[in-house]
Amino acid sequence: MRSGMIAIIGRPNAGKSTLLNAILKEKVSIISDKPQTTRNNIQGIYTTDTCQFVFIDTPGIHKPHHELGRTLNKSAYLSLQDVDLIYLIVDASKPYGSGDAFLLERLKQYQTPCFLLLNKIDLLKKEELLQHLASWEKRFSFEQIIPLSAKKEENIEELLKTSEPYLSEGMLLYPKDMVSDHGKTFQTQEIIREKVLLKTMEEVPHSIAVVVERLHEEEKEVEIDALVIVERDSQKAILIGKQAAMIKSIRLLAQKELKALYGKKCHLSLYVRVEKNWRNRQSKLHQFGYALEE
Ligand SMILES: Nc1nc2c(ncn2[C@@H]2O[C@H](COP(=O)(O)OP(=O)(O)OP(=O)(O)O)[C@@H](O)[C@H]2O)c(=O)[nH]1
Repeated sequence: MRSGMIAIIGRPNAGKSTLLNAILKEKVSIISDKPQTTRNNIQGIYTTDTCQFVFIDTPGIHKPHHELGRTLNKSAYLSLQDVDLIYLIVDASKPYGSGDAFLLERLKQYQTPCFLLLNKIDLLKKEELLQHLASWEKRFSFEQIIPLSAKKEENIEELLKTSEPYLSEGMLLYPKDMVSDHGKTFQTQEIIREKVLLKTMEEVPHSIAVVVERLHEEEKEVEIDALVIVERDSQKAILIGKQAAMIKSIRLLAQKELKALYGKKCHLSLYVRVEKNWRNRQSKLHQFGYALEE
């Protein structure tokens, strides 16, 4: 057997979480079209007959405007230490930009082999893809450049096959049937946060955090009370909506997915609370689960 760790890094919205879920054939990372959806390093474990891949899905690296943003970037950089392989994933439907240049500069500090994954090829014409390949090839000494579509699950097998020799022979790092390092409470919070991201626009998505306050599981049902935290009264009003319609639709969407997660009936109650400027307050970042995981 071979086993090892692979960090998946890239700019926000490049498709890191979509790739991880496509490899695992299971949803361990939430996905949305809003940048900075992923806020914690998430390990996804994929074990075949010959190999155990431990992937680390990281927050998208971006220019931070808050303490939360700085913590997210640090969290992504931390994942680059001690991994066997790095996947730099880029949205190939977007032109090369200063954010990409910044990431390449950063990668030069590491000796770890790096694959460039040109994602979202389903949105490109063949000529455009060839142009991208030629332009990226010149910029960095990538071990491999692999075009793929995480969403359409194209070229994923090829990616895994090419990655396998970069991992070391030896013991498995995790039990064979383990898929993620995060427990049900974390997953519950993330599912609720995903539904808020799905339903809200503009400044609301980035300003929220979700905390499960009570989780009571019995044989046939689970009761969950969760807090959705926002930064301003105006955001609270948007989140609750007219006659509480918005929060109700978020609750119903989340409840449906939680029912599938727990495999039983789920009663979800959501409460909205304002915590002014929480994204700049270290104590709140800790409280809401965004402290650095070394
Ligand atoms: N067309 C297309 N869309 C994709 C593909 N991969 C991801 N997406 C979409 O891109 C958006 C962002 O995907 P995520 O997987 O959340 O991206 P991420 O890199 O994890 O984003 P952050 O958490 O913000 O860092 C979502 O709307 C995905 O559906 C792809 O191969 N093709």
